Amino acid sequence: MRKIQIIVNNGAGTGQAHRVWNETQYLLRGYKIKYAAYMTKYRGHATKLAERISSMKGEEPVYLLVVGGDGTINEVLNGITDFEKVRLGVIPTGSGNDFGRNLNLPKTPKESLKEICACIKKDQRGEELLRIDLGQVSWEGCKKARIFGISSGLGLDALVCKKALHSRLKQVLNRFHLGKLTYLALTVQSLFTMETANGKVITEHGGFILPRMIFAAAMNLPAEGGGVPMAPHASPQDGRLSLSSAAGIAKWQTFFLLPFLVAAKQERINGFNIRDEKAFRLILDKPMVLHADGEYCANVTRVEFRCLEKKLWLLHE
Ligand SMILES: Nc1ncnc2c1ncn2[C@@H]1O[C@H](COP(=O)(O)OP(=O)(O)OP(=O)(O)O)[C@@H](O)[C@H]1O
Repeated sequence: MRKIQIIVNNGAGTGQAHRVWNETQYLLRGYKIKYAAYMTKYRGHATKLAERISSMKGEEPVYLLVVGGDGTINEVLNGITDFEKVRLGVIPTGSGNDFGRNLNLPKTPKESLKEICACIKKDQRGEELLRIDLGQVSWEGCKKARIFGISSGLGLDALVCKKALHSRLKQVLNRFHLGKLTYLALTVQSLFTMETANGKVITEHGGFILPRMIFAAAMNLPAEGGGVPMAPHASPQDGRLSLSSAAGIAKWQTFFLLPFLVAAKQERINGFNIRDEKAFRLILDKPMVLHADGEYCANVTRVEFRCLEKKLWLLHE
């Protein structure tokens, strides 16, 4: 068996990453597991590392672990060159950790490693591992489609992610483990300042219109933004994405309706809509911000979201 390959973002989360990584190394040594670790040095580095790791020669599986947050996982997914060969394990250290939360992954390094090791043994015995769907988003002028594990969205949620990336408030609140408050403050501020757009959605089963669209998020997993259940019934094993949208509602009304979204009761509300399809094409009359797993992509008017069925082998149950 090859050494386990580990990509670590020591800067992820609320200052916990370093501690989690130290504990993980201690456990790995204790279990006498052979590994090679790579620390990310800059934004985008995890993609390059994953490219190199997944292109290793030979037929043997590559056991790749990520110690980091959702942004680092997204970078890794976008670097994997051979999804058939790679089996991915995650030890979450981010502030949002939606990937781990949605998939019910263990929360401590000890529990994570126990599960990961059990899955490696299973794989070595030739037993089938858990395999999940991923999403893929492309837009006008993009050089390469971007893969996402959790979600990719247009409008309000994307704007909030973009602002949070450079937010001083997030850095300050993170120190007090209150990073989520940043998202709340930015959501309220962005809702009232953002411009809506008129959208047209095209799917293989027909199209629909999203007038004065506030957001449209293609969900592979149910929740994003630190646990907001945008599509409570989304499943990464059904070969479909769930497009969760809010449109045709006044902004002030949306403000009062957001608690329904947080409580996963949005389907009762006129203007909130969830639809499951293999793929969605969206055409907007004005550019809107687009994100993939919380990472800013571009300002766009034409987008295509597609489900990549059973794309990723996981070292989790
Ligand atoms: N060494 C580094 N220097 C600067 N940025 C980095 C470095 N390593 C990774 N990054 C970037 O930091 C961003 C945040 O990392 P990550 O997602 O792991 O943590 P997080 O934001 O705390 O977690 P979450 O997304 O779960 O809230 C990612 O977009 C990644 O590209």
